[in-house]
Amino acid sequence: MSAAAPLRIAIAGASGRMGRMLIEAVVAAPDCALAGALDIPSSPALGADATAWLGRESQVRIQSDLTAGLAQSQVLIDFTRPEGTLAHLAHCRQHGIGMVIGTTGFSAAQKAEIGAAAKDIPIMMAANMSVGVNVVLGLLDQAARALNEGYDIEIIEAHHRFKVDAPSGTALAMGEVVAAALGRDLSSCAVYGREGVTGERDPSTIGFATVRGGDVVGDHTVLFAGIGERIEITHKASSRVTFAQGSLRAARFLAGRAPGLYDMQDVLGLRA
Ligand SMILES: NC(=O)C1=CN([C@@H]2O[C@H](COP(=O)(O)OP(=O)(O)OC[C@H]3O[C@@H](n4cnc5c(N)ncnc54)[C@H](OP(=O)(O)O)[C@@H]3O)[C@@H](O)[C@H]2O)C=CC1
Ligand SMILES: O=C(O)C1=N[C@H](C(=O)O)C[C@H](O)C1
Repeated sequence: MSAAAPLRIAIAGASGRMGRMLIEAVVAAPDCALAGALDIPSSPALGADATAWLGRESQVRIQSDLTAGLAQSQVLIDFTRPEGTLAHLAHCRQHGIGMVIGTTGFSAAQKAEIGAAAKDIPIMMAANMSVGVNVVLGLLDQAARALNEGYDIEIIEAHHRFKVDAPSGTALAMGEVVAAALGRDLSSCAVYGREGVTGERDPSTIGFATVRGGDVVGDHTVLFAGIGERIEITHKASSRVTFAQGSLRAARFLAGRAPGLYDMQDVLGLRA
């Protein structure tokens, strides 16, 4: 019996924090093969072997040319910036390449562009690829429904000093789940930080607080604060390995799948 052919995966943002973690995970997975490594044209990493930083040879060079860089790939895993992801999206849509999108910080219009492309190719997009956060989303739905009166909801997140978007995509996803469970619209009830004489807290709001510093991988707490008690639901990522492994699960999920926009709830079979 011959073994199944490995899933051919390309990584965008190959020299970034997540890009490197993903390359390490792909080359270590027996059922996957590194088929391409992309980075921005200004990247000093262009031309280097994608695994040089691991002291290994992969025969895959980091490049910025999408046609050459994606020619051998079935799935592109993209953790870059919104403008980079959208450029990759257009190419993948044209060439029938599935995408795992981990980038955060998209505008509503950019999200709509991704939704439109999902009519032609399979796309798995999630602000957080960890199993833990995706289980927490279910717990938040349950908690918000049960604590639907008399509890103030605040979402606190902390990340490393290099992060460029705030609040984190995960914090916003948590806010969306809680708002939906309470029948509220997050865009009209979210409060992003407070300063000065703010007045008393409006109970219909969902507050967000952002902390940035050092090398914090990613901490998220949703606080339900009542009179006489408070409940805190917290997730702490201690390594980016959890995001990389979730992304590989997503890439395997996409292989041979029909076009559509999927999320980690689909990949993990958590959708109610
Ligand atoms: N969904 C999830 O589970 C997770 C999501 N993320 C998200 O992933 C994204 C990347 O995070 P991280 O790896 O820490 O970031 P980094 O800045 O370390 O890496 C980003 C990579 O993308 C490259 N890049 C930047 N701009 C573009 C562009 N316009 N086109 C193509 N490539 C580009 C960078 O190149 P250069 O450095 O040369 O600019 C770099 O190689 C963020 O949006 C973050 O929030 C992060 C972790 C988990
Ligand atoms: O930028 C990061 O590092 C992370 N970004 C994601 C987000 O914005 O939610 C996920 C994770 O928390 C790490």
